[in-house]
Amino acid sequence: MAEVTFDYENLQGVEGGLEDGDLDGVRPRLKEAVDGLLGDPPGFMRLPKTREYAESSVSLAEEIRGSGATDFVHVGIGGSALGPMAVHRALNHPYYNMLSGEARRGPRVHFAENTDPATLSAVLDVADPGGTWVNVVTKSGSTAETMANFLVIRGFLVDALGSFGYQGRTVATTDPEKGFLKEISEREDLRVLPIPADVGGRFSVLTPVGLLPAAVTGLDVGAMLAGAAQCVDEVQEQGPEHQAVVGAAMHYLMDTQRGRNVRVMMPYADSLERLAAWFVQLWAESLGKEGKGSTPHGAVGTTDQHSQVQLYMEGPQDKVIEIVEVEDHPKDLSIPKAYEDLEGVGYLGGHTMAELLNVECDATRKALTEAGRPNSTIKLGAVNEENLGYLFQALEIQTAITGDLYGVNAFDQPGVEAGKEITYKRMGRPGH
Ligand SMILES: O=P(O)(O)OC[C@H]1O[C@](O)(CO)[C@@H](O)[C@@H]1O
Repeated sequence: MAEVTFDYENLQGVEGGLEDGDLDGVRPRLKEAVDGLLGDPPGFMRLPKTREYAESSVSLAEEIRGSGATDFVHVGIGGSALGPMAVHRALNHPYYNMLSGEARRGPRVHFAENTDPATLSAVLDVADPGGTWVNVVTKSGSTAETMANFLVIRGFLVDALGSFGYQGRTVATTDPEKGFLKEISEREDLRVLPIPADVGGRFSVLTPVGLLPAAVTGLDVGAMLAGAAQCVDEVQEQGPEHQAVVGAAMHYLMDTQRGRNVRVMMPYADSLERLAAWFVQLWAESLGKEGKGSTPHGAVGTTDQHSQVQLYMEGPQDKVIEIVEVEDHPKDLSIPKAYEDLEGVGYLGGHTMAELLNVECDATRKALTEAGRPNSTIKLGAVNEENLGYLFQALEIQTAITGDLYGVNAFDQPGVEAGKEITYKRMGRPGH
């Protein structure tokens, strides 16, 4: 069973927070939104119970691992990269690529996301062309950043291995029905994994977009799907009372009724820093439309206590701070007793690092609450596949429902087109 809870107590009981009547006012619309989501479910709602994507991803991952692969380069951007990066950072060793032998459960993993040549050159500096696999991931099949990164890596592999060698080590993860990457995969007989047509990039972490890279590093993708399925079952049973759904109303009201249009996600675990980055795209691209939406921001506790908490405590009253707390950290270290005669240092000895982290988490929450700074908490029993799967699904559901409350389409992103168009013109793409 996944252990994930959402706690909104400090959005209601505090100065500047919500009052009971606020939530009551939005309940009928919330019910309508959940009924709509369950009655005519968008593609992402069926992913947790779809076995075929996990099966094809795991079987290809086994082939990749069995081939003695040294490097796996995941090429993609936005929704085609942020989910896989969040999973990798959350569940694999922080220095995964530096581990050797059994300690590393698969090839080294590299993400080619931005078009910064320094990053891609660095990947090519360390990847062994003799053992490199490339997974090019794009739903549309023609995102400029992704295709540019892919073309460079393709050249690197063709030079080292010849066309045949390159083809045998390349996976195209894309819309199976259309797009230029589909065409390339047919021309070059590449392995293909599908991104279903009805699942947009930022909702696609539980398709092969997220499942293949997770399986390549030996993670339990079945457990990730089971956690997400638990969330769907709960929403079906509890409807508008479900914790993630209630959160949609809370965040919507904090913005529209209380003028708090910044939502800060602040995990107290380094491993969840990329989860916040994944969430930022989900919330921003889904809701920022027609002059509506709130601005998502990622922070990390305790690190950002020493950078941003001053602003959260005493700056403009425009934020909701959402703490992500982890009960059981995967590792802990005892702090040795030393310097016991020095009161500013000696008190730490005998405690543990995880204890300090969680005490600071609680202390920040209390300080924010006492200062009239509304905050909420997402609590994970542990950072594991099941809880992460639950959380992905819960935040996607929350975002879709919040879109409904705002009256915007949470599944498109028309605002990104103008910049793309100018780029195409300047780079000489025919027809633009
Ligand atoms: O998977 P694709 O089609 O390459 O798109 C990548 C990203 O670009 C966007 O279309 C625009 O930023 C996102 O919605 C998407 O996740």
